[in-house]
Amino acid sequence: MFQRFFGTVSLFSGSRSINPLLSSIVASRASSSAAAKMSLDLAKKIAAFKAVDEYVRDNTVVGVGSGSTVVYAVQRLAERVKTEGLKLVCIPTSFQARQLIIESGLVLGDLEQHPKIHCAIDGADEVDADMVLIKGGGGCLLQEKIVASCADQLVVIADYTKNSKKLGEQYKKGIPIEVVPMAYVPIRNKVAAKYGGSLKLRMAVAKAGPVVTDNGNFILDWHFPEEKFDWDVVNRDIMMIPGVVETGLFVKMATKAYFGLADGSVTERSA
Ligand SMILES: O=C(CO)[C@H](O)[C@H](O)COP(=O)(O)O
Repeated sequence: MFQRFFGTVSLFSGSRSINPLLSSIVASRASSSAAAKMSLDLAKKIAAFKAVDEYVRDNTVVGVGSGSTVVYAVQRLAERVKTEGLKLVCIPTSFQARQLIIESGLVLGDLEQHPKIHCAIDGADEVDADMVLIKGGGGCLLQEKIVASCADQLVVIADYTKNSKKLGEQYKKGIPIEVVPMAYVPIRNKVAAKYGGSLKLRMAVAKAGPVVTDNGNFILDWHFPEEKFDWDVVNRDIMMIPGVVETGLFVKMATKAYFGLADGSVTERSA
C-alpha cells in the first residue's frame, strides 16, 4: 500500500530519490507547523506588550518571570526604557530571567535591596476561570512564587492555549511540585495516597537523570485525577508535607491575565 501510494520510495533504503508527493506532504506539514508556531509567538508577544504598556510605570520595581512569553515582556521593557526613559529595577525569577535582564541592558536588582515589588509580569502554563494558575512548566516555580508574593500585582501573560475553565483542561503535564531530592519518593507516595493520580519525577533532556532546579531541587509533576478540587486546600496540604519546597499552584495571587489570540487581539481576565 505504501509502495502503491508513494512509488518505490527509498527513504528507508538510503537512496537519494524522494517521491515528489511525499516531499510535498512533508513540506506542507512543516509549513503548517511553522505557521502554528508563528501564530503562538505572535499571541505571546501581543499579550506581553499589552501587559507591560498597561502595568509598568516609571520609578518602579518590576518582577520578571520566566519562560518564552516573558522574553517579549523584557523586549518591551527595554524598548520603553530606551524611548521613554523609564527608571526601572528588575527582579529576576530564574537564571533565565537574570540573563534576559542583563542582556537587554535593564537594571538588575534583588529582594535584599528591593523586597517590595510593584508589579510582577510572568507567564503561566494554565489559568482557570478563578484565576488559579499552574506554573513551573519551565521549572522556575519557587522563585516565581517568591517574587509574586512580594508584588502588589501579579500580571500573567499567555497565549490562547493557556486559557481554561478548569485546570487540566488544556495543560496535560500536571502540577509541578519542587521537592528536596532525598524526599521525592515519600512525597510522591503521600500525594498519590491522599489525592490520587500519579507523580512523575521530571527528567532532564540534555543530561542523564532528573531535572535539577535553579535551587538544587527535583520536580515532581502531579497528574491529578479529573475531579473538582479546592486548589487552595490542596496547595496548603501539599505544602505541609516535609520536603516539599513549593507547588506550582498559584492561588489568589494573580491580579490580571492577558491572553493573546491567534487573530492578533488580546482578551483579559481580572481577579
Ligand atoms: O512557570 C513558568 C516557568 O516555570 C512559565 O511561566 C510557564 O511555563 C509558561 O511558559 P511559556 O511562556 O514558555 O509558555
